[in-house]
Amino acid sequence: MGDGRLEIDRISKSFGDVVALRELAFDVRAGELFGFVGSNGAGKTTAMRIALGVLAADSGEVRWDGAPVTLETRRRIGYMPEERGLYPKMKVGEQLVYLARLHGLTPAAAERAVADWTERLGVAERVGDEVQKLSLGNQQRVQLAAALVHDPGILVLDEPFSGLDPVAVDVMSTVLRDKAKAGVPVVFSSHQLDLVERLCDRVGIVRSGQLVACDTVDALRSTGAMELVVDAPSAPPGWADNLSGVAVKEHVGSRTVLELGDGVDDQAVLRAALATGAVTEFSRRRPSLTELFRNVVADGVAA
Ligand SMILES: Nc1ncnc2c1ncn2[C@@H]1O[C@H](COP(=O)(O)OP(=O)(O)OP(=O)(O)O)[C@@H](O)[C@H]1O
Repeated sequence: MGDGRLEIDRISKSFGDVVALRELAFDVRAGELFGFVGSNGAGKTTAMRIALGVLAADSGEVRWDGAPVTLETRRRIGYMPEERGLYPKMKVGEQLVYLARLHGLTPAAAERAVADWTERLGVAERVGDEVQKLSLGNQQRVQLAAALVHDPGILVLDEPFSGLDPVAVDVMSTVLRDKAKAGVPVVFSSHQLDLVERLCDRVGIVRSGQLVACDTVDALRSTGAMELVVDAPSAPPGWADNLSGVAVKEHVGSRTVLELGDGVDDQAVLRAALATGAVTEFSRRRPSLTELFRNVVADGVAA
């Protein structure tokens, strides 16, 4: 037995001339919520399909709990495909029971699981409706229920948050957090980086089929330059332009965001700001995940 980790071990995949993945490697630990981010076409869906076993890698291996993923272990994966996979004309409840039964649940256990999850995800009143009659957001909740009804040991979700309203985002976030807390490795892809930043224990950034950064959000942010946010309402435009070791990143209204070079004394910046009049905000911060992501992706474009 292993340690419950999902390991993506140097998987490569090409479609004809298109190299989708190049020795992509990362792991998702048991009990961890892992955010998988990258530009359009970076290789996220391909990697997730390979993790699930619906697509074969050209090389490399996917392991769970120390052993290669087999047909048997595949049944323990809860998967939410990007293209969604529900039958539009089938009723929500029937469909979920059917999927749970496919994963080996008894009829009674399947009914129970469907009742629980539809209740929890706020679609219990829709179980008698055809999937196609639901709004897209509610279809997505049903799709999540489909990934969960068989009590999976791993969760792999391709853009589960796209198109959800804020309440549904909260519901989805809570469910994923709870699953991770229960010891399940949970990996999901998303372009909503503020959400990823808030929710995930670790984040992997993929670019052109390779993992270019992988760590906790705090660790990733700490690699970025320190920033200062200064609100000095009486300061004239360009007040910070000639401060040594300081670059002006953004200036909106009376608020200026400065990037500090290594070893630059922020108190010197504060004195310069105070010399212009009152300072109503002065705070240090690290760049957000979105900014880091832009830098990483821009590096790739420049390379
Ligand atoms: N079945 C396929 N046949 C040919 N090329 C494919 C196929 N599936 C994916 N690709 C290519 O592989 C690359 C990676 O695609 P993939 O869908 O994995 O990216 P992604 O990161 O999920 O993108 P997005 O954020 O847009 O969903 C792209 O260049 C894509 O065009």
